[in-house]
Amino acid sequence: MNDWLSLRDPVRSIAAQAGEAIMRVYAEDFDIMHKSDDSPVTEADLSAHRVIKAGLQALTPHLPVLTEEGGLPDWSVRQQWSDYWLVDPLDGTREFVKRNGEFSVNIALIHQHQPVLGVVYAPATGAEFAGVQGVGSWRFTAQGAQPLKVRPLPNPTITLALSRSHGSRREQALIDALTERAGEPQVIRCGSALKTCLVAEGLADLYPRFGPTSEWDTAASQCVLEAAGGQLVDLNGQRLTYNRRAVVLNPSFLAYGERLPLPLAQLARISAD
Ligand SMILES: Nc1ncnc2c1ncn2[C@@H]1O[C@H](COP(=O)(O)O)[C@@H](OP(=O)(O)O)[C@H]1O
Ligand SMILES: [Mg+2]
Repeated sequence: MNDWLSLRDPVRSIAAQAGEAIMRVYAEDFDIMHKSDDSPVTEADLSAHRVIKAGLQALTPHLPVLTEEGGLPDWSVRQQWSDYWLVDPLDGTREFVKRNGEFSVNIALIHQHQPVLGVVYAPATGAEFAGVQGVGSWRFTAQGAQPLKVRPLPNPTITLALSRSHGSRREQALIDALTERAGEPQVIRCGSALKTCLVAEGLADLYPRFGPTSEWDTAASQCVLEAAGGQLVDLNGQRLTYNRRAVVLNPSFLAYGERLPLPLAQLARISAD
């Protein structure tokens, strides 16, 4: 029997501490730096990284911690890992910079290439989610832990969750195809892994991502979604897995609830166009 559930609340507490560090920066003026790939980074990303790395190392000293801001250990080292923490200290940095609240702390435990524990916490709004493989998925509110379950696909209206800052022209092709089949979909634009959590809590049906993301962007929310009955798959229908290759980029993917609203082959064609 694994011990993943016993790690859930300690990890929530580490995410909360990272959220406090982020919100201290959010409350003040902050500098925006740019990484080699030109993506923005702020003191909030870096201080959340430090809090999470120290917290996870104290919690499980034997497990490696891979965070977006911590540098990538050589593949010869990473490929030895069967269990490790995979962390995006501040997912949605562009939204943080725009001060629209749509950013999250993402912490996942990977076991044999699969996310088995995930915590996603949005410190600006207090939205907090966790999932444990084989156990369940929850949203935490003042009323306590509410179990999450994806919703049956509504007919005719479908709700899409889409990136606010990394849109793709393929999204419009998808909207057109859905409109033809089932009527015009509703669209919720939102930053960060919170989109996948919208599917997990039954407020959206599909989050299509036509374009690259990194493994730390998806792992925690994938666990929340899968434990709520949903799936996160590539355009071949294969579940996303982790630490299989030196490169940490994900393929395009579909995060969905009960089922896909269009055939996979049609979605793959839209993605390839
Ligand atoms: N070209 C690209 N390559 C890799 N990751 C990308 C990317 N464009 C966007 N992303 C990822 O998408 C995340 C933001 O997604 P969204 O637009 O849904 O909020 C970013 O997270 P960070 O903000 O942590 O850098 C970044 O990791
Ligand atoms: Mg990210």
